[in-house]
Amino acid sequence: MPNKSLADIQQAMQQLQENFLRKLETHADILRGINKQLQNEDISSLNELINLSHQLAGSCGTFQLADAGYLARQLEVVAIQLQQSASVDTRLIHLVSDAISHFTDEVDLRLLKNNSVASMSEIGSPYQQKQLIWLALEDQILCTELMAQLSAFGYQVVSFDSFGAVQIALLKSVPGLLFCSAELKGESLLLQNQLLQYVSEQQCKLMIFSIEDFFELRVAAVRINAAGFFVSPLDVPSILHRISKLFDDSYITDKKVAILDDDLLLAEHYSWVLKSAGIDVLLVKEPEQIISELQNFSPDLLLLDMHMPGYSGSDISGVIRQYDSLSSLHITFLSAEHDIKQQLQAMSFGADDFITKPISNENLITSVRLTLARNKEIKSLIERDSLTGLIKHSAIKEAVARQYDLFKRSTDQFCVAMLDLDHFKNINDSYGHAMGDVVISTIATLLKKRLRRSDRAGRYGGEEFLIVLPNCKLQHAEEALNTILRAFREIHFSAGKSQFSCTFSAGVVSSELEYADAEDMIKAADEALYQAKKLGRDQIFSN
Ligand SMILES: Nc1nc2c(ncn2[C@@H]2O[C@H](COP(=O)(O)OP(=O)(O)OP(=O)(O)O)[C@@H](O)[C@H]2O)c(=O)[nH]1
Repeated sequence: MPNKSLADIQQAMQQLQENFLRKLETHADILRGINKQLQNEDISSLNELINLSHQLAGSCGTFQLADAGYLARQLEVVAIQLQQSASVDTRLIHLVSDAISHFTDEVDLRLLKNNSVASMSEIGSPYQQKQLIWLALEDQILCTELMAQLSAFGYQVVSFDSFGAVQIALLKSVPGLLFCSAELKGESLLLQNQLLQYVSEQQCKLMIFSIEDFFELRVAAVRINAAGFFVSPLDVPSILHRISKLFDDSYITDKKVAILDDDLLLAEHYSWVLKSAGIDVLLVKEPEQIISELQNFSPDLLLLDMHMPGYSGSDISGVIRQYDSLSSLHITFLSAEHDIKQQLQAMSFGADDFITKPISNENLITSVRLTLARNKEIKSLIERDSLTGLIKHSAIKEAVARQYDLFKRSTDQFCVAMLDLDHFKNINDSYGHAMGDVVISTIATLLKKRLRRSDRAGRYGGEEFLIVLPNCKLQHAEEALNTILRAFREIHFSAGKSQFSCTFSAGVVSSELEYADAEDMIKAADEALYQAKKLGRDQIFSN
């Protein structure tokens, strides 16, 4: 038999994957059937459930459905617990029923994604799909202006001239956002039931533009889940800001949890439970490795066992707090300790709160989610600048210091850039301070949109921004900044009847030059910025 080509193998694997997904759909249906029985406290299919979840736990991971695999394993564990319970335990039945729902929800999501990826092949990866915006606007001049501006921000924009055209297109692909007029060609958006149903089923965001503004219309927008309601005349920078925030929010990744517990089985159990809720988890196995593991993983929360052989939770949290880069990490003690006195004493070593063991899966997820959400809010209030939404002076300097520390250990090259708007005083003087604020907010939005997700940008001063680009060579940092500069030049600001555009200068340096410390690198980036200004502004200068 002749050797199979790579393409043949890929095709065969693709076929296998598709077969598995089809089978998975059938399995999910069987599980839903069993779930209905359970809801009537009928446990006659428990054996079938255990066998099926066992089989799925083993197979899902092989077919790139690791999350579904975790959920199936978890389902198996609780189903066995139910089987072993002496009497019919309704609490356990609920746990099993929830575990089935988690699993089938995950499968539904994966099947949906798989379909949309296949039908979106002409557009690109799912990530690009999320950057796709569809406009269906009555006002063609506004539509053209918005298309130009959104393209400058790197979005793919497609325009439609009727609700019918949008509805047909939705059968083939799904944008990240649909921005449309409340009234288009004499038709009301609110009456487009099928279109609105597609939009909600496909989890596409919807924003509405309306000539009229009255309370009932706004309520109707809320009821169809619109993520924004804009009235004429449209303030373009403000909608750009909102769109960018909308896309940003769906990528929010403040959901990383590290766990250190000497009971590995328990730690793995927590890990499964949290992963099933979409949380990234790192299991730290050796207490001595915790600092480097935390620095590499950068979790938002550490779940820390209180009693371990060799060290107590207080020992570990005390050491963690000796590191500036970990000083704001939220530490939650996991402990079977019920004595409040002991708990409070342990907290004086730098932990933030307690979870008392044993804790149910649901309570663990809820507690971790609440902590992550609260931390994110507090962090945002403390660290973020209200005009730009970027991190503030001290936080961005801290980000440079953190990257510098990592560089010292891993030698992964990184770059630092200082960026300053050109002749910004003239903009304030000519168009007013409020317009100046719009320009500052726009460059910030552009930075958030155009930099990689791993890059950090912060507002260093009034119209000055500091950027850290990890794992980046000088040439790539220059290219990235030049792309941003070109896009920024294209943005037109409207001030009354006049329009203007703005430029910036930036200095960029690479860790390759071996600076003494992070402060030294920032200073060098500032000097490079000075050179860019001296050479005539509107350019990037690198050292
Ligand atoms: N609107 C607005 N203006 C600000 C803010 N922070 C600082 N500025 C103004 O930014 C201007 C900065 O001006 P300069 O430092 O002289 O620099 P420039 O005019 O940008 O000139 P070059 O940097 O040399 O190109 C000052 O007029 C500040 O008042 C802010 O938050 N909002």
